[in-house]
Amino acid sequence: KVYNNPSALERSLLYDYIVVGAGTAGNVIATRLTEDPQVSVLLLEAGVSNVDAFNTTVPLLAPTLSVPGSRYDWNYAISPQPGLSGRSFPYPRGKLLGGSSSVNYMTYSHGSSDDWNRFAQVTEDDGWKWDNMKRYIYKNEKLVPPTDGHNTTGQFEPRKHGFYGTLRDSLPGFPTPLDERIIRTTKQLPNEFPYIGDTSGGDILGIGWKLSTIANGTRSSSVTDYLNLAIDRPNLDIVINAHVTKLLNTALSGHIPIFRSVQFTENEEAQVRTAIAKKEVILCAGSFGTPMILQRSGIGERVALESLGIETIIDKRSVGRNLSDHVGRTTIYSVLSNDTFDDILRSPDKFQVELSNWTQNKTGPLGAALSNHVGWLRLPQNSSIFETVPDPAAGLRSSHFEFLFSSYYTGSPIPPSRHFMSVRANLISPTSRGSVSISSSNPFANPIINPNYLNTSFDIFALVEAVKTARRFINSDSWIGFVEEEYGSSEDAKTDAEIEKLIRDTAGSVFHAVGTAAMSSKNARWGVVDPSLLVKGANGLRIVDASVLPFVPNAHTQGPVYLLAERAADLIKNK
Ligand SMILES: Cc1cc2nc3c(=O)[nH]c(=O)nc-3n(C[C@H](O)[C@H](O)[C@H](O)COP(=O)(O)OP(=O)(O)OC[C@H]3O[C@@H](n4cnc5c(N)ncnc54)[C@H](O)[C@@H]3O)c2cc1C
Repeated sequence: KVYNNPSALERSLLYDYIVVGAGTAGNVIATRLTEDPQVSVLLLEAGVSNVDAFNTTVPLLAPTLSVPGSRYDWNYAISPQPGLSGRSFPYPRGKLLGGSSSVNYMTYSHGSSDDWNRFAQVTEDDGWKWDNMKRYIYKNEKLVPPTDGHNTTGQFEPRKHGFYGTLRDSLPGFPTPLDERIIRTTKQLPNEFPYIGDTSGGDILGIGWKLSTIANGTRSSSVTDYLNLAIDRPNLDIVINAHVTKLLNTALSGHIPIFRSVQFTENEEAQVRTAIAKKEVILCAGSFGTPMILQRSGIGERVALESLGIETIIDKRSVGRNLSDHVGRTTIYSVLSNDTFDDILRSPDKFQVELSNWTQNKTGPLGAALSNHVGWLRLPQNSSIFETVPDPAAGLRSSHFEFLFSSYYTGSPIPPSRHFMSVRANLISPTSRGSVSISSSNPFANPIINPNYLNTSFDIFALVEAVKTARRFINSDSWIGFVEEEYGSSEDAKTDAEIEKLIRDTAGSVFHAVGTAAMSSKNARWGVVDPSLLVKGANGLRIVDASVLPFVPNAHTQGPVYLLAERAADLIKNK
């Protein structure tokens, strides 16, 4: 049952498990745990319901969900970034049922086999190895035919995919004029841009067709495909508009702190309620929400907590640190084609036509993925940077940068005329690390988020090379007669120094923050949770969300979070 606010909850607030955050991971956990009718779960979500959030269902409208001021977003912003010419900008996080899986851009990937093997290595837990984790793909993924029903032979390898899992995904469901040219480029320049077709299955390097969490032209998310299965179970209570303010330590003094009490409220004026978990509290509030709740509960770096007047219960410096994220730059080209999405996005009349087409049939460009292809690529082994810096990639089967190709002007506002394509180059193996911390003891105050982008010589080197490599891709013969010019003043940036300045002036986040409550081996002094995701030094408290990933993977992060949550559900059930 879904309760609209904390005061609507009548029954005694005692459950086996309390899950904080009905986002990507939280909904997997709540759904899996309540498969056992004997187990009771309270799921607390600060945001609203997804039910009337129409734009969450229409794939091409995804970017509208995160515009500043959106009621589906936390409306956070990052602090001014020295590595980005002092700029600061909004950093979206979903605030509704489904969390970021309800607002994200739906790219679906799982990371490289190296990523998972490195998680296993740093945690000294083979359970995180790729060979063990890949089974959760079959549990999570339900690959369905693309919306336009085209023949997908050669676009994916069935052995790499799940067809009977829970979350529906699909190959691109609407063709773009870029598709054929991208494939042709891989044939013309196979050494630099090998065609792999399917970049899933841990074996990611190359250019291939991109999967998205879209089924029948509609977004699938952790609420549509997981929580909706469990929503009517009598052993699950879901409360929306329930902002968790802090956890309470209920241990006797001198004993290991026990965090099985959760305080939550609708807003600053409303009554604060307290619920108790008989077994565990599971924090799934995301890479910002989770460390913020820990800090407000006295789990964090003593000096920082004391400066805010918060009593330290567990002095843990790693809480909120080690933030790593993907950062990238989009190069926009004007193109000689009327078949891009630009006209639909800038002309209300054309948009209305497509909207009624989508409403009636779920077909057409509004049900399309934001890009149809992805490329995961490495710097050459003899790059000069490796003379001074060790290769930070997760392994030799992992990338340093990624390309995404979109058939429209991805900036805002779209120019009133002409047609465009956008080529995004993202840094995938960053060495810069940032932090997130509460700014006050007020649970409703926004945090200080400092991703510390492009703060190392490797990061700026790799992104400059990525932007140059993207230009080589588009300057190949396949694009003659289609690409008009690099749009705007960016084409004036020719030297490495000029491209570096361009990147620092214009790059942005891919919104893949991880690592702020990282998992580490049982005895490691750094990190926040042990390999079973239990908070070190506490009793009854576990974390399952993007914050526990110690490195940002070779993936858009929802896929790894789904796999992580599926394994965590097994760990909890088998405890
Ligand atoms: C705009 C955008 C685009 C993205 N695009 C992609 C993409 O295309 N592909 C991809 O793979 N990844 C993408 N990502 C990233 C991906 O969606 C996230 O990494 C992933 O969903 C994180 O899952 P999570 O469970 O850690 O957190 P979330 O899904 O964000 O869940 C956290 C939940 O906790 C709730 N919460 C937080 N604090 C509290 C509190 N105090 N009390 C109660 N509830 C609380 C939140 O409201 C939210 O529902 C994107 C993210 C964004 C924001």
